[in-house]
Amino acid sequence: MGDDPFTVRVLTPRDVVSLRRVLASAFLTELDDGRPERVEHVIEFDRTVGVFQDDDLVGVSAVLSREITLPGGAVAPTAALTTAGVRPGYQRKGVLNRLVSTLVDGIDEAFAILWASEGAIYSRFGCGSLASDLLHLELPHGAPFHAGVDIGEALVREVSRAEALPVLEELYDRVRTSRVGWLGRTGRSWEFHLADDDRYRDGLSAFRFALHPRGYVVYRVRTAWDARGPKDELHVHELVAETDVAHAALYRHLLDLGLGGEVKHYTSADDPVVHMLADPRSAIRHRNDALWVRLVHVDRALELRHYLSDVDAVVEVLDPLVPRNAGRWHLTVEKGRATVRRTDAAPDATADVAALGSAFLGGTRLTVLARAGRVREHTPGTVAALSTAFLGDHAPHCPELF
Ligand SMILES: CC(=O)SCCNC(=O)CCNC(=O)[C@H](O)C(C)(C)COP(=O)(O)OP(=O)(O)OC[C@H]1O[C@@H](n2cnc3c(N)ncnc32)[C@H](O)[C@@H]1OP(=O)(O)O
Repeated sequence: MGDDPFTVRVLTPRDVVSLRRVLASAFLTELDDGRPERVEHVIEFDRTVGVFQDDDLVGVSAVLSREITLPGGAVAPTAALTTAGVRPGYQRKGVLNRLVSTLVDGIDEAFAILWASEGAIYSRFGCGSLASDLLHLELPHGAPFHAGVDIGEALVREVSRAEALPVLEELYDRVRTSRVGWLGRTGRSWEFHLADDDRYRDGLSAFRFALHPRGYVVYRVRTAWDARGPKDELHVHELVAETDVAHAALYRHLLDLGLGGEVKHYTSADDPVVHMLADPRSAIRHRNDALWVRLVHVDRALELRHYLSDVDAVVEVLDPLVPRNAGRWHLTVEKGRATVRRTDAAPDATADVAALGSAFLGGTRLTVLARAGRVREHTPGTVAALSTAFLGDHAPHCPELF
């Protein structure tokens, strides 16, 4: 211990300038001391940990207190892990290991979520990948819908940011409890989500806002022109609809905008728009991994969500980082609700905690994880039964980066 060059402590608002410096150097962005970083809208200093060498801050990582909608519509608190950054020169010396173990020890929420900057980092911490997916859609300008799609009569109006914001907050809050993976937002998380200074635009326009009585879309424009005319791209930041008609009308609005061009949207894996197109192949689709899930208190986490079918199984959990999770758990699901108790009984299946994280939101099937060697079956039929129970009735989707 005496030779450890690093000390770890919780940050305070007095550390904010050092925090900006670490983040700019770790994320290879320009340091602008005059302007706060977007993350400062949401940072909770008592949940932000720093690693110091002498008095120098060399690495940080933060937890945000958020809520998330789970399969079956339950809304649960979750620890959103973010802002992990280590200054070049101090990387690969165990700084992140220190940060993660300090944060995981302090997390009272049953599970944590994160977006990973690189796919190879977080499995070792027991985080399950592909807990939710994003579908990147590219839709051609003017792409027609098939005749059965109802876009209703209501107008979609382009409005100012000031007019839009209160409507967005109200609509989003009504819709989020029916969408697995959507996060609760406070005023501060809205400021983070819609931060719009030129550092966050990537050469695109400021946000534009279009309102329907039952939905909204926020998007940016990349302006382009060639000899045949306009080639603008519309980049959707968020499309929220309470009804199928509003969903169709908002897409129609974007697809038919004068001077508009291709519509690009990172949306849910099961966005019905693909099935609304007269020519479904006109949509170019790419899948990306989105949320990772870390079950921090495995028994409490598994009891939070609802399940699609009943099941009764003993699951042995492997979790070298969090010993309280490891061992055998008796999972009983009746009428969709689970109870999870310690047991000495022989296991019907063995899963590493990351595999359970991947399946937790209903996005990745346990049968697929078994084929990938992440889950082992001891009693025939158990994995298929668990796999069906863990599914949700729609694809999990997190519409925001944090
Ligand atoms: C949730 C988020 O905030 S995602 C954002 C992550 N941040 C970034 O991408 C910014 C740029 N990168 C960095 O700041 C740092 O390199 C970090 C935060 C990714 C890693 O921090 P480090 O202090 O270098 O990691 P540390 O040395 O503690 O390594 C921890 C483990 O992860 C592994 N690891 C670290 N970085 C990587 C990587 N880029 N790819 C694969 N494995 C990695 C190490 O080998 C080590 O594994 P081990 O314990 O099994 O030996």
